[in-house]
Amino acid sequence: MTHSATAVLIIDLQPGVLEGCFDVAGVVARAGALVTRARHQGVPVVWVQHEEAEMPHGSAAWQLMPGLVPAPGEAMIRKTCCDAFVGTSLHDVLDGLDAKRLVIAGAQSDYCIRATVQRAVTEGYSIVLASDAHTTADASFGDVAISGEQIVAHTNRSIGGLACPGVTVELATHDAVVF
Ligand SMILES: O=C1N[C@@H]2C=C[C@H]1C2
Repeated sequence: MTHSATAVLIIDLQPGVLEGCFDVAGVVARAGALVTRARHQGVPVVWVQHEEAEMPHGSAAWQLMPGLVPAPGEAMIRKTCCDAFVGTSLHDVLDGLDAKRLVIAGAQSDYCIRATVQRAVTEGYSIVLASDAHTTADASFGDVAISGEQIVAHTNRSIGGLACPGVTVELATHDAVVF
């Protein structure tokens, strides 16, 4: 396993998470292209999979989306809540990779992506969010309807505000990420 200041974190690109999400095929394809670029540059990739009663470990809903195939040696993280650090070995895995900067893609923008970005920043990691490789589903609150596309855009617009001294939160499209 290469040691790198940067690691790619692919979060919850699973059928059970992506159902009803915006532009699933495009997001999965772009996340896959990001993984390929990372591998070509020797940047480690870490896969995060969510599991819960509705999508138990090993179920079809739990599997990674077709086309996303972890390479031998790439870390697989199993989680049960939005923040990918809670109850997982993610911190230790990233320490083992000497990763201080995380390139993040996956789902859902308003849950696990936002929660994991927030926690990573708190833990001192700099972040690059792949602006065209995360997604979520339409939502509503009261009589206010919000499309998944709008939530993705809002996440991209607001995520930079989560930065704090010593860490940065950047946006880049999957093909423009600098590792
Ligand atoms: O973003 C998310 N991924 C899992 C399903 C919904 C939350 C937890």
